[in-house]
Formats: sequence, structure tokens, C-alpha cells
Amino acid sequence: MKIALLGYGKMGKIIEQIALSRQHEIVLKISSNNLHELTKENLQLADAVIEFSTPGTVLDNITACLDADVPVVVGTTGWHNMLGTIKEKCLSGNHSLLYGTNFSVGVNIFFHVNKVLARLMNKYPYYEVQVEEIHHTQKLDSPSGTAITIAEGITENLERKAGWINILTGGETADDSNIPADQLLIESHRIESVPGTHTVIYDSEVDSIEFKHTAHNRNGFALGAVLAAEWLHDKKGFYPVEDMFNFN
Ligand SMILES: NC(=O)C1=CN([C@@H]2O[C@H](COP(=O)(O)OP(=O)(O)OC[C@H]3O[C@@H](n4cnc5c(N)ncnc54)[C@H](OP(=O)(O)O)[C@@H]3O)[C@@H](O)[C@H]2O)C=CC1
Ligand SMILES: O=C(O)C1=N[C@H](C(=O)O)C[C@H](O)C1
Repeated sequence: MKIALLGYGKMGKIIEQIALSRQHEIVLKISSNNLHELTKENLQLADAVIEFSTPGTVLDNITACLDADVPVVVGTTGWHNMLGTIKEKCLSGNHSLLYGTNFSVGVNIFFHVNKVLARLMNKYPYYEVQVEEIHHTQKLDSPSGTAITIAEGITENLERKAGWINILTGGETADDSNIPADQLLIESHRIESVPGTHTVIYDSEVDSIEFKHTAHNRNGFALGAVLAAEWLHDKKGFYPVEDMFNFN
């Protein structure tokens, strides 16, 4: 497959290596210093686009891919409040888009088990729950997209939580004393060089249950993005990454 990379930073560079190792060809690489190459003609050289840029640039890039009618895999986080608008544009034009806050197999297993665990916890009201995420200090958004997906998995399945509230700290424990009981706390920490750690903690007076995913590096995210491009390129439609997996 011919692949275009929108965003050639930490993720784009690893995706390139994995795509080449799977016999794909990279026909376009865009970062902030060659935006003039981001044209419809250049996008149409590709069978699929993989988009890992920034929360501030992702929407324009998605629009460019849909207008060029090239299937696009979107890994960038921080734009999911616009999902409805993009879905409408994608489906009305009969285009192809797959999006996800996290493409690693391990985190997608985690997402699934997190929902099962939240449903189970309806029977055990004496457990308080919170989510913690730790990422590197260059990360632009908080909470992480993955933490939002985890929080939604909890609020949609655990009756005592109606929404979530985020507190961002360097590394120290957040002060949660003002959080209403029906709100789920997401504690975000920024520590140099951490690729991504997510923990769901159920805590009672007598014990704690901690459910944790630790990324050791970015290779799992990048492989998932290449697999998503392979999965999407002959399909039309608007897909969350979970459609690629078959856990049900
Ligand atoms: N879904 C998933 O599995 C994962 C998602 N992510 C998300 O992916 C995104 C990128 O992460 P990461 O690679 O670590 O970030 P980086 O900051 O390392 O890379 C971002 C890249 O985007 C480039 N860029 C800036 N403006 C544009 C533009 N208009 N069009 C295209 N590219 C542009 C930057 O160029 P320059 O350097 O020149 O400014 C840079 O190459 C983040 O939102 C992150 O949260 C990350 C890991 C996994
Ligand atoms: O910015 C990152 O690095 C990551 N971003 C994604 C997120 O916001 O969840 C995925 C992963 O955790 C790494």
C-alpha cells in the first residue's frame, strides 16, 4: 500500500519504520516545515493516510483527506468533541475514516475489560473509583484521549458516576476534596519520557483493586495504526478502532 503520513513526529517516525517493514511505501510525510506539500494531488498519491499530528491541526487535516477522498486513520487526540460533525461529513460524502484514542492491542483489551469491571461494580457501592494517567511532558492535551475513553467506559456502565473531572499535576497526588460524588476523577501527571500509563483504581476501606496498562514504548500504538490502515483501505464508512477488534 502507498501511505501518506500527516504528522512526522515521535509517532510518525515509528509508523514509517513499521509500515516499511510490512512492505508498504511512504509517499508523503508532512510536518510543520513542509505544509505546502499537503495538497489534494499529493494526498491522492496514497492508498491511505495515517494522521498523528496535533490537536490544533487534526481537523483541517481530516477535512483535507475527506475532500481528497483518501481513507484516513486518525490517531491524534484532543478533537473528539467534533466526532459528530466529522462523522456526518465522512458518511455524507461516502468517505472512509477510522479513529481511536489508542491503537495498541493491549489498551483495546483494557478498554473492553474496563467496561465489564464497571458493570460488576454496580453491585459493590462501597468502592470509590478513579482514573490515573501518566505521560511525557511534551504532551499537549490532558486528560489523555485514552483516559477519556476509559472514563466514558466507566460512566456509561457504572450507575453512580455521571461524568468526569480532570486534575492535571506534575507528579504529586491531586486534591480531590471538592469533586462531587457522582463525578469520576481523572488524575493526569506529566513526567519526562513516559510513553503512556493508565490505571483504574477501585478503593474501599478494606482493600484496593488496581487495573493498569503500561506502554513500554510507542511500538504498539504504531503497529496498531498500520494495521488499521490495512483494515480500512478497501472499506467505506466511519469506524472507531474497536471495530477492528472482535472482543464481543
Ligand atoms: N491513538 C494512538 O494510539 C496514539 C495517539 N497519539 C496522539 O498522536 C498525536 C501525535 O503524537 P506525537 O507523534 O507523540 O507528537 P509529536 O509532537 O512528536 O509530533 C507531531 C507532529 O505533527 C507535526 N505537525 C504540526 N503541524 C502539522 C500540520 N498542520 N499537519 C501535519 N503535521 C503537523 C509536527 O511537526 P513539527 O515537529 O515540525 O512541529 C510533528 O511532526 C498526539 O495527539 C498524541 O496524543 C500518540 C500516541 C498513540
Ligand atoms: O500523546 C501521547 O504520547 C499519547 N497519546 C494518546 C492519548 O492521548 O491517549 C495515546 C497514548 O497514551 C500516548
